[in-house]
Amino acid sequence: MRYSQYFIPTVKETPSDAEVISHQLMLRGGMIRKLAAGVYNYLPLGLRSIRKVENIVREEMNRAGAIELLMPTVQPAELWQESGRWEQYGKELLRFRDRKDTEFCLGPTHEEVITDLVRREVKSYRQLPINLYQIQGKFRDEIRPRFGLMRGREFIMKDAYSFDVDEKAADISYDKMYQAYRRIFERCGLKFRAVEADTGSIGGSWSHEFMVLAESGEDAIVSCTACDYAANVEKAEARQSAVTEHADPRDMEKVSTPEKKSIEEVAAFLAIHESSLVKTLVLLADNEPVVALLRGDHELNEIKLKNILGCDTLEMAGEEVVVKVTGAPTGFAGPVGLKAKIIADLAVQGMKNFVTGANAKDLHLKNVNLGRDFNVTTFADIRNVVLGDPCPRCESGTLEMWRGIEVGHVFKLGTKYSKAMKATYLDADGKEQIIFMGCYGIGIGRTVAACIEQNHDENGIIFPLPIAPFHCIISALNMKEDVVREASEAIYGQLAAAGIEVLLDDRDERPGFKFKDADLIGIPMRIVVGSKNLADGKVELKCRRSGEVELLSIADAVEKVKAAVNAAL
Ligand SMILES: O=C(C[C@@H]1CCCCN1)Cn1cnc2cc(Cl)c(F)cc2c1=O
Ligand SMILES: [Mg+2]
Repeated sequence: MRYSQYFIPTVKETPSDAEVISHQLMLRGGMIRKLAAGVYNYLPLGLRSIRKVENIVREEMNRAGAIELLMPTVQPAELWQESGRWEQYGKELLRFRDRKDTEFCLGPTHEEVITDLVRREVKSYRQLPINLYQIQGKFRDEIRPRFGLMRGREFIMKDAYSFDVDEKAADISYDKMYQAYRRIFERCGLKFRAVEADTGSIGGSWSHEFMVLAESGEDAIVSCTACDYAANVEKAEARQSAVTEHADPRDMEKVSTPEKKSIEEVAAFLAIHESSLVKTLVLLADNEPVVALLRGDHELNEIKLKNILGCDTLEMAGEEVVVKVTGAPTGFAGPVGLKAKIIADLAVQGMKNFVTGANAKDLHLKNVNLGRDFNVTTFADIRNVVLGDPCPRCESGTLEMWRGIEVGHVFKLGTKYSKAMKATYLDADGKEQIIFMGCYGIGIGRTVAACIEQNHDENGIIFPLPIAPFHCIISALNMKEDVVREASEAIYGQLAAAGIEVLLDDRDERPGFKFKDADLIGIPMRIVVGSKNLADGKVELKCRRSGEVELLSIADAVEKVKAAVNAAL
């Protein structure tokens, strides 16, 4: 490909509305252009990377025995009404009517469509297991699309769905996908972790997210220093701290804490550590008040609490509810004398003589003790784990914290959709059985963006070779000079003949301008062809990642590029 005849509209300045580096570099590198909020054009360079990720995904899905098909983007409302999700989702599900006034939605995911297809076509256990997948555009009307392809409204997803005779077989399908995902992200050259994850709204029993490690990641994950346990903080288990304070219960007493509301303020005012306080939070679970107790230095994990309560909605109560439930303004709530349902975190169980709100303005209580002064409805793990917590799976490890970008998510779905939509099969005895499902997603565009988040420097992108738009760029310093033009064409021809994806920068631009573009778009290898070095029969080969520069003969440079590409693919 010749740069002068291609379409790579690079931009020098950083766009103001791009907050994360991958968004900035994909705009500046001429890879994407916004059409509307969260809706992007994939320009030629961006599309080449997108297609490379898709092809790696496709190869590994096929290797795992999955079969590719393509479902429509437009989905009839009636399927979603059958599964019960038409009412479950709000404005994120983009709905519309056709000319006959029939209701449709733009597909955000395809459980209903694939289950409808399978219930019509699969009748016997002999047709199972089957794993069907597609690589296709999805639409989710996010309230705040941002970060470029990281959180778009229209995006390309690989979504796969497995169908099995029973849970045991479904576990095998799940594991095949889990292993395929590991191969996919390894082949993309990414540093990632598979972490235990909450299944969220999709239902199902178990799931893993594949996280690309990057400081800009929206997700917080933990991993154990000693074993291979890793989990999204939303799900990571806080093992009950065996520590129980062995202090004799002292008499409870009121203590004036004028205008001291937050844990920090009360702890400082009373000159005690936050872990000697119990914070009392008032929430509404399906609009019913519920009180959560946590040690002062711990944070509530609302997903854990929601899963324990089994409620549909859970949110922090407003001031008026706090006053109604506790009799005091926010900041002075405590468990003593409360009539509400109290869920206490496991860490509260071992606490003695602690401080809590007195359910009265400007008042707290000291030397409060469980059992004597109040009772708890349920003890449960409802807190976020913190750095250094003991690993819940092994005896010696502790938890480390990372930021991650979710690029894949695999779910054990069980029978949620097959039951609702009657997707069954006849077993060997002719008995009708419900199909067990799994579903498996990868964000294609998000994988490219996450790769850039993890692979860049101050000059631009540093693409891992497997998903780079091109393998090598030839920066010809002056194509008007015969020697430079002939050498550049020769190198281009030899590399292209060897199947190397090479971009020849033949533009009539100054060397520095070409070098900046080459660094910005992140092509892994660059060959500089200039008359000075050519006089010695040399060209310059630069590795984008290491910055290493070598003066080599044309033959050696070509061989080195070929070797590097063959080693990386
Ligand atoms: O999509 C999944 C689960 C898996 C992920 C992998 C591929 C198959 N689906 C979860 N999810 C996320 N956002 C959604 C947004 C809307 Cl508007 C919706 F209607 C449904 C969903 C929804 O179901
Ligand atoms: Mg997910």
